[in-house]
Amino acid sequence: MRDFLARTLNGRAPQAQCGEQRGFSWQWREEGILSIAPDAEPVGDLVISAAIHGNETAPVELLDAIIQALAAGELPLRWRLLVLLGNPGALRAGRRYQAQDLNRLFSQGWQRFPEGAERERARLLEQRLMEFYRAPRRWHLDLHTALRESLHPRFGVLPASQTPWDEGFLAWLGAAGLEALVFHQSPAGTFSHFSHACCAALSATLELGKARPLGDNDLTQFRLADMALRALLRGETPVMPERPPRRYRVVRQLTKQSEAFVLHMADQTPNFTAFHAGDLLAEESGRRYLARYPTEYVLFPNPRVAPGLRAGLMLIDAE
Ligand SMILES: O=C(O)CCC(=O)N[C@@H](CCC(=O)O)C(=O)O
Ligand SMILES: [Zn+2]
Repeated sequence: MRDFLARTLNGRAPQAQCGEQRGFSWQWREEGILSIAPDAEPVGDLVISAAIHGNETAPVELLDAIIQALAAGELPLRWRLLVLLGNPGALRAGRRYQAQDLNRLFSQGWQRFPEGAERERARLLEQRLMEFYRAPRRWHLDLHTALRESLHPRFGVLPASQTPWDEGFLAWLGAAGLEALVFHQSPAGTFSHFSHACCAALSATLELGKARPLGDNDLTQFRLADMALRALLRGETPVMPERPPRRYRVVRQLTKQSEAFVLHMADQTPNFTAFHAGDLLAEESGRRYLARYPTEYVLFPNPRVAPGLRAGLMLIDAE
């Protein structure tokens, strides 16, 4: 169990594929997939995933430290836990993805793509999640880091939901150091959308800082997330922040249809930069996209994505 990350990085299965420790038993299921079950009645089923994008490595280091603490008997476990390193091949290559962005392929989105590493992985992760969840209380925390600086350095992205969000879940996200919560309004091919829509989990994508190569991360910047995760695993309530996260709603996706797409934002534009009604955001083949609201904020602006994919999201204040 201790060598879960090391084995995933060198692409070799561990010699011992299951084991028992004081308080829990564990099983290495497949590359990058580890399940851990406490001996005592669990409080619920929790999936923590990282490396859905292979270049977002700080969450991988965070998870590895948590696994070491569990293995050393330093961290009591109250949840049935599934730990996932989403895209091992991309993690080894230090790249966001190999053939396709894995986080666009879930909820059967993989069916629209040709055979390839990410297509198979999306299908497998979907199956493993559906097999795993059985308790009424289900959480999924998908840990990421962002490509650029953000005016809110840590924030959460919540999938579109038919029902109001559980305020206890949102409060926990605040306790994990997230300064902002962004609420999608439409379905997407993301892992958190899949686990929420298809497995009825309380799910979020957590953006915990800036993407850096493995070994280059300053884990002190991830202290609040680390403390909140450890408190969660112990079945405790973490310390709540003085100020709850600011809430934003997605009002538009800027989709790149072709190589003619031009994003009218400087390369280094931080996430949550404000634009005002009438500002030119992007254009493509004679079609101009203007800001429509008095104030809109951009999230994940990236004109270098493949045609057909999201080149940015526009947000407004939700309250
Ligand atoms: O910084 C960026 O441009 C991308 C960071 C990232 O990977 N974000 C996730 C968000 C997923 C969601 O909308 O829940 C992604 O793009 O997949
Ligand atoms: Zn990511």
